[in-house]
Amino acid sequence: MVSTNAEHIIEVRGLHSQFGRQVVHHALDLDVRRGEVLGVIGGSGTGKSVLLRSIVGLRKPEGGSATVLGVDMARASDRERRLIEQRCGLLFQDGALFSSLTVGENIRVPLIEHHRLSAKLLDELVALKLRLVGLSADAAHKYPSQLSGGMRKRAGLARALALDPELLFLDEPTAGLDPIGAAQFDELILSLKRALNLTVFLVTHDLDSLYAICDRIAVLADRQVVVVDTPDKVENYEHAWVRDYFHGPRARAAQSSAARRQDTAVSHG
Ligand SMILES: Nc1ncnc2c1ncn2[C@@H]1O[C@H](COP(=O)(O)OP(=O)(O)OP(=O)(O)O)[C@@H](O)[C@H]1O
Repeated sequence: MVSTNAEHIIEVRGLHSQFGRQVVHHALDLDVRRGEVLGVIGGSGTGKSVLLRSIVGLRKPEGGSATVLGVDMARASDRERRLIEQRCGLLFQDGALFSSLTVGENIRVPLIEHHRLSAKLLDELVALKLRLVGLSADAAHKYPSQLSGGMRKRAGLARALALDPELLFLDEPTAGLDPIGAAQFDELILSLKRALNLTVFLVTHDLDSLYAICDRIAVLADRQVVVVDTPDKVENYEHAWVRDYFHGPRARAAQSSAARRQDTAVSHG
């Protein structure tokens, strides 16, 4: 399929999310372009996770709509939902693997749910997905509790990629990883995005990730998306939270580490 950068793979229009009297989103609009990594940031409780859950259809909004690949997941039929689910991969903060299943069995879950495949083919697909995320084949026989935090994230990612999605949703994927593990995970996302032509919706607090992998950044504040643009433009956007976030001490450290990474890439390139 021919795709252009301007093609919107996700469209959120006039989204209204409310819990009791607490309004989390009001008249929120957002577009995600095919092939981009969009980072979603905002203070704690601004509704990043609620936005993600509304887009993928895990939460029905109180108003407005969120369409994925042209389908409004909150109003779709079961059949439409299943078709879209097959084209989306999800990775939540804790990796969300089933603890009573081995890694291999975890990766099989979406494959079995959506396809009828022989045991041999399932084994081959599990091995392939593990290789894709940089895990060795014997990880398939381990339980999540037997893996390090970084390996669990990779296993979660392997499961999210089981159905060869075109759209990947990541909620705080580097939370809990040490800086080296987080940087390696960022690089993995970037290389997978390029190799598999993925569109990535990334909720994160991690400034390093923003600079390392995002094409655009959307900032949630005041119940809306206050700005969505390239990192260099968002960084200079006039808004109190944006200024604190991008120009505080942690931001300067992240900017210089991103610059170092670029220098290294250039000198190796
Ligand atoms: N099921 C729920 N019931 C009641 N309130 C909820 C529910 N889910 C979310 N909220 C509220 O909605 C607001 C937004 O939550 P959300 O988890 O989306 O924030 P966030 O931006 O992802 O925050 P963080 O960065 O801390 O993870 C919060 O105030 C939260 O308490």
